[in-house]
Amino acid sequence: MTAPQIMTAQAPEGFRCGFACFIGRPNVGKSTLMNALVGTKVAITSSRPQTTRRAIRGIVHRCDAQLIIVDTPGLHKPRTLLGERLDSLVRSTLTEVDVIGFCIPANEKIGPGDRFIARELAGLSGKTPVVAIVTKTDLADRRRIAEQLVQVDRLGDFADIVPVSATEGFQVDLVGDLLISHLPEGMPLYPEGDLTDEPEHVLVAELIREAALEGVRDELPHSIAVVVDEIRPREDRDDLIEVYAHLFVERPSQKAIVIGAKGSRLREVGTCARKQIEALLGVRVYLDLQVSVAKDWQRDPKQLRRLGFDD
Ligand SMILES: Nc1nc2c(ncn2[C@@H]2O[C@H](COP(=O)(O)OP(=O)(O)OP(=O)(O)O)[C@@H](O)[C@H]2O)c(=O)[nH]1
Repeated sequence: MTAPQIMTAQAPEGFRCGFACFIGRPNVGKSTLMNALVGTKVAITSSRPQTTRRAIRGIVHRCDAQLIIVDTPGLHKPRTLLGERLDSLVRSTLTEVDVIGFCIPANEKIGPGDRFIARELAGLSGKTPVVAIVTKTDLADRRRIAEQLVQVDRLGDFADIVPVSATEGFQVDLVGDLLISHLPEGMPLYPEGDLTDEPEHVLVAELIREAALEGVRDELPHSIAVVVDEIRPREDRDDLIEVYAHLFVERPSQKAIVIGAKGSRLREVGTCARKQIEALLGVRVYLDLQVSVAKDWQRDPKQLRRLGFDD
């Protein structure tokens, strides 16, 4: 994997630097764990499966190491063209990192989805170490966690197995230590203080999508895509930024749901997203959010490209 800039400062003896990624079924807590490790919100999270669609990097800075985390979408059997593209994104990520964190929730039985991923990992060429991470321990009692650790041990050949609760902050640092122990020695690749190298408009689009996902059900979450057209300072004002964005759905009926009665839902989404964007950019924001129908975009290669999902 390439990084934008090589630091010239001397790294301390034994400094480690490299890439990690989390893999796991949708909704097992990968993005939440990355945010907890990085210490800020760089990947959006929601209770809807398949929230993550892009490989977002979070950067963990330690005095002895720099850990660059690539966030992957949950691996699943492809159903749509979007699904297929997500899976190829995950596979290419897996071959490029120094260590893989395989996330399995403590509060759910190991199922076919986990076994499918375990087989994929066992079949990887090369010898990328895999750390099994038993997530959401706050949702399971001690006996259940112990049982899950035994079951996970049987699932594959792991360098370590570690229980963690990202929301409670339990053993998050230990996960960081274990991942870092598998990184090669080397100079830091990113300047101190950089937390992600995702472009601003992508982070802003993800925050809007996160706000739009709250409270929607069934197939709608998968049908929502957000593109930020422009971010610009308001003329003659240095304390206000204007954000112009489009929220795409696949059908007119979905558009009606997203907008809500007399625009009420869209207003809520806009207010919630605006607050998050203001927190991210540290400045007041005017958000112009339009809703459009991009018919069946998940299955249409041209639309996928337009919405930023490249081959
Ligand atoms: N109680 C509890 N909930 C958690 C924990 N970690 C994540 N969650 C919740 O689980 C849900 C899914 O978390 P995400 O981090 O979005 O999961 P993900 O694996 O990145 O999901 P995809 O993007 O769909 O692959 C969210 O509602 C989180 O708040 C945890 O440690 N404890």
